[in-house]
Amino acid sequence: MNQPQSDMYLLANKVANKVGIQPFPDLLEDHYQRHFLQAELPKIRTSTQFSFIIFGAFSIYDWLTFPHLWESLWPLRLAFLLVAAAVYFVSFSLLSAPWIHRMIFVTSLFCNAVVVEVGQVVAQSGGYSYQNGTAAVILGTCVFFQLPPRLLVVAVVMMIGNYLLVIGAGPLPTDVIATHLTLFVTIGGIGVYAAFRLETDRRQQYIHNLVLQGERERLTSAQAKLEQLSITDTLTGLNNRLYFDKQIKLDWQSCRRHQQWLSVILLDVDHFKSINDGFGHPVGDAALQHVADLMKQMAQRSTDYAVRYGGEEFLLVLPGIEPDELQAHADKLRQRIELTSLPDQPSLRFTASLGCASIKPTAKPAVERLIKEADTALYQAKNSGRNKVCQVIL
Ligand SMILES: Nc1nc2c(ncn2[C@@H]2O[C@H](COP(=O)(O)OP(=O)(O)OP(=O)(O)O)[C@@H](O)[C@H]2O)c(=O)[nH]1
Repeated sequence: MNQPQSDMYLLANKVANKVGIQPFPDLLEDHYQRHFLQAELPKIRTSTQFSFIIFGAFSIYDWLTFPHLWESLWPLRLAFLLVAAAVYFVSFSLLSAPWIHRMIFVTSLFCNAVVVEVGQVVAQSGGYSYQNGTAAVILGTCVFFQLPPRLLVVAVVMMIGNYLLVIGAGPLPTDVIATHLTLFVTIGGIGVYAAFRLETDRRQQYIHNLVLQGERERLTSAQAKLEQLSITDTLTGLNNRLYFDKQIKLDWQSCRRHQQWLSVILLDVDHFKSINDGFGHPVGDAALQHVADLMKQMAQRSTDYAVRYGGEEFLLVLPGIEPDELQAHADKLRQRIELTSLPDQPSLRFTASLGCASIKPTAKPAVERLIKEADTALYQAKNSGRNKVCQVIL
């Protein structure tokens, strides 16, 4: 199940102040198990390999210390090594984090059983109790394998119980067994406490990272929204002058590289003031939105774009369009404005004047000149009776 990341951040924020040993709410716990423990697996794998080495060292120790018992000890040792190696292989090659924990749990118990059995053999023949091996398995299970706390407590209790069952049946005297028990409970207690602390730290670290990550993503998306807002005209949704000032420089470079024309159409609504005066400002706004929509429709290629350049002045930038085509394009736009009306104001008809300019960009940027010439053409269109298109080619 793939929970949206933002939900995880919300959940993490909710539990941030009360992280302890207890599992998180369901979704978060699942996420923690999958993502965090998966990252811990290399450490668990190393610990497991390390415990193989320790087990091997104990076997050599047995062999040197009790050579006369080796005949009864080695089948147990070998059986354990084979089973543990198989479990190790299956767990780490085929299984994911929670299953690896379960496998380690079973293997630790099995390891403990072997150690206790070995202890039994040794104890029966020479009074040596083998409590150190059992203590080492308990400690190793607590410290190395990062078992979930509840599983760990069960493992430790079962290990001590197993020792009591097997060794307690004889031949060691009760006071010796009591001493061993004290040792196991102390070591198990310290181990479980350390494991609980580690687990709490891990959970806190996990929530902390999630909260930070959420915060970072929130800021990044807020920043992206702000950036988008800063280059957008709120009334029409078109890009604004700020966007134009940046983008036109890139268009200039691109057209120069490809030796193309850079063309613009500057549009000004005719007698716009009279629309405001006659129909009211909101209708004036709607008229501007209507023009913006028509401008957007005329920006057909991916490199074309429309800009609200001033109050009722718009700019259509058409990189790569030849001057011949530009005139026709502008005239089409002029006609659309003339022939369409606002849905809510069918009686309102208005026109616009358009000034076109095209330039073949040179090494020295001259965007101001391009716009100035488009403005001159627009001025001509206004002066020659409005609802006209005039053109300048540089
Ligand atoms: N409703 C509305 N009006 C605006 C907006 N921005 C500018 N204006 C108005 O646009 C009008 C522009 O008027 P003028 O520059 O005198 O030009 P005009 O009436 O269009 O006349 P010509 O350009 O000469 O055809 C002014 O009255 C501004 O108040 C806007 O966002 N909404």
